[in-house]
Amino acid sequence: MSALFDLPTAAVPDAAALAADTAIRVSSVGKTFARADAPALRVLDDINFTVPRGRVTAILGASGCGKSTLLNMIAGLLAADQGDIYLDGIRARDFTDWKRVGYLFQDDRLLPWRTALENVEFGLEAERVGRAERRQRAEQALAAVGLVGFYDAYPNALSGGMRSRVALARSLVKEPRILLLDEPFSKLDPGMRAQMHAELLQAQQERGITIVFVTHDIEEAVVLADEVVVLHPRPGRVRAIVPIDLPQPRRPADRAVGEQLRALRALV
Ligand SMILES: Nc1ncnc2c1ncn2[C@@H]1O[C@H](COP(=O)(O)OP(=O)(O)OP(=O)(O)O)[C@@H](O)[C@H]1O
Repeated sequence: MSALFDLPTAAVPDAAALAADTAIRVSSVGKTFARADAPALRVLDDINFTVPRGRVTAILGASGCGKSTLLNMIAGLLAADQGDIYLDGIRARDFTDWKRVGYLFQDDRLLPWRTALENVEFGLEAERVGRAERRQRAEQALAAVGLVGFYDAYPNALSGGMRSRVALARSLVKEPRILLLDEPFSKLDPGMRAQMHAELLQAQQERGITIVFVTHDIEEAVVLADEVVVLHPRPGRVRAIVPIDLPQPRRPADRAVGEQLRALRALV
């Protein structure tokens, strides 16, 4: 008997997903929330899509259509009550390599009593990385997002854009293979958001990270994503999966980007 047959069935990598070099597979996923004072709320129904390794996927949809719920399930923070989610071909409930899955939240969640550098180092403390290496890697991560000179600044002394950069550095310092983002730049002004998009894409291309991000901003989806999963609300269902086959960098003023924006607007 081969070693493979000795593994519990759930831990056996999903062959189809591995063959296609799929980082994430969402398969027939549904989610219903029980509510104390109202009927149960069916939030997601029969969601299917795959995320190729090293590519960027946007989950796009109106407010309340279940985007964050779906992302939280991919992150292993919530369990699906129908279907399965696979990471690297392994069911989310059996997946163990969560250290390599980064999550950037809507708010930056910086610790106010720690400097920028200490906030970035925080990401490595749980991994028991030694002090000197922690410091060196945190400095490199902050430098990579343009924050040389701000290592000792506390979050309340930083602008919104700088705080977003610290949060991004804190995710990247852990060298994630998969990065999940829940509208992390939605509170930034358009210029700063465009800068963060460029920095995110640069980091993604240099490191080959697989990215899934949630947004209700059609322009953000078209500018960043290789593929857009459009969700329809109540309950959230996949309305369309749209490839965005345009070279980077993409500017909303470019004709081809404009055409893609119009096509997507008709779907959302
Ligand atoms: N733990 C929960 N219990 C009950 N209902 C919930 C829970 N979490 C989310 N919901 C409901 O599920 C629906 C989808 O929420 P979700 O946050 O996933 O949507 P969203 O598309 O990310 O919205 P937004 O863009 O506004 O953040 C909403 O109606 C929300 O109120």
